[in-house]
Amino acid sequence: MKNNIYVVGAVIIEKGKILCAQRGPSKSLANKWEFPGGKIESGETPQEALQREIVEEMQCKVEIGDQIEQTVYEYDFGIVHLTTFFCKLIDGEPVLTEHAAIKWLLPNELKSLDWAAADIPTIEKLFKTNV
Ligand SMILES: Nc1nc2c([nH]c(=O)n2[C@H]2C[C@H](O)[C@@H](COP(=O)(O)OP(=O)(O)OP(=O)(O)O)O2)c(=O)[nH]1
Repeated sequence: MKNNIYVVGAVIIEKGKILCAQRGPSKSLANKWEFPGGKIESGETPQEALQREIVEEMQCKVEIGDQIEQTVYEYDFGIVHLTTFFCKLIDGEPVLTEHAAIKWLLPNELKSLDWAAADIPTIEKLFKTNV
């Protein structure tokens, strides 16, 4: 049986652009693009997990808004349950720490990147949304 992995992702929007982050070459889903975030730890709400991950990974603070998508995707290493949320920067600017690269893209530019499979429904929704 594969592990269920519960993950939250932040769609951080500033001046109409969305923050995209590229995974490192030696990680699972190597070089794929994703939204900053990570696994929900026991006892955390999805929002608490996202706040913690963004501070850890991006060294900034966000205000978390509405949920965008909830997807389930079975990778070879486990079943990822990904929930994404609209977020707004409230303190600091994202800093590159764990990721290989970050980019700010317009919603209609998102499909130019090679996204982790679990992210595709969020990308499709953002493509149709005015942010
Ligand atoms: N943060 C994030 N993770 C995603 C997205 N899409 C997606 O499939 N994932 C996967 C990648 C990982 O397997 C998992 C997130 O957990 P993580 O960020 O703690 O994982 P990781 O690979 O960096 O760390 P590790 O536990 O494997 O060492 O969910 C996304 O948009 N954001």
